[in-house]
Amino acid sequence: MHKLEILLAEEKIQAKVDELAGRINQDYAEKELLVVGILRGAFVFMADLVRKLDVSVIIDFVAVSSYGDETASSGVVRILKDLDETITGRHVLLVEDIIDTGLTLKYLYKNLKARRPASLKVCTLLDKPDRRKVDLVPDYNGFIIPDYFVVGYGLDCGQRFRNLPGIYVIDQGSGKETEGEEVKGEMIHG
Ligand SMILES: O=P(O)(O)OC[C@H]1O[C@H](OP(=O)(O)OP(=O)(O)O)[C@H](O)[C@@H]1O
Ligand code: HPA
Repeated sequence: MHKLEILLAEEKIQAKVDELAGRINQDYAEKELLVVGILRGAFVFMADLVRKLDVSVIIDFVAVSSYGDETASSGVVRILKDLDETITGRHVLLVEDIIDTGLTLKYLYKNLKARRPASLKVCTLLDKPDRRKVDLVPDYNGFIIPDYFVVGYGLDCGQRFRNLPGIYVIDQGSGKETEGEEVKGEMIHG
């Protein structure tokens, strides 16, 4: 059992998704955008984001294996499900739920860049820069958060909690499951 403390309420997340979508709509006006979600965590954010885009949108997904201790140092990430679309000459937006060490995105960015898209940008809802192991700055960034392990809105702990509409800090060692109202930590908006 886990204790959950609210970090970002549903309304706050939705307002941020609106804001990010507004910027993307402006930046890609008159263009067609291939939005690529990184499974599984990005599925909720991506579903909300694309419904607020009014540019021409095509969606695709990529699934990667999470690196273990062995690969963490090398940054090698295995692609479990590659894109169905060809991206050469197209405008691609990679969508993540969270950037932590940055290893997943760094690898994917390099891999996709080699396929020569017309442009390649990164959009993340959450960014934990304190944990970064590689140099990576997202083009669109929802919230910069402290080094908490968070769940909800697509993010999991042991595959659970992805369905929660808000984002919570999880206490992985506690005995009781609650959903407190306290906002933990100072939020810095990206
Ligand atoms: O910046 P990093 O340290 O690479 O961490 C970020 C990645 O970790 C999580 O995925 P995870 O591997 O847990 O898989 P999931 O998306 O299926 O939850 C998250 O969704 C990112 O893809
Ligand atoms: O805080 C997190 N929560 C869930 N998955 C994650 N993957 C990297 N960081 C996190």
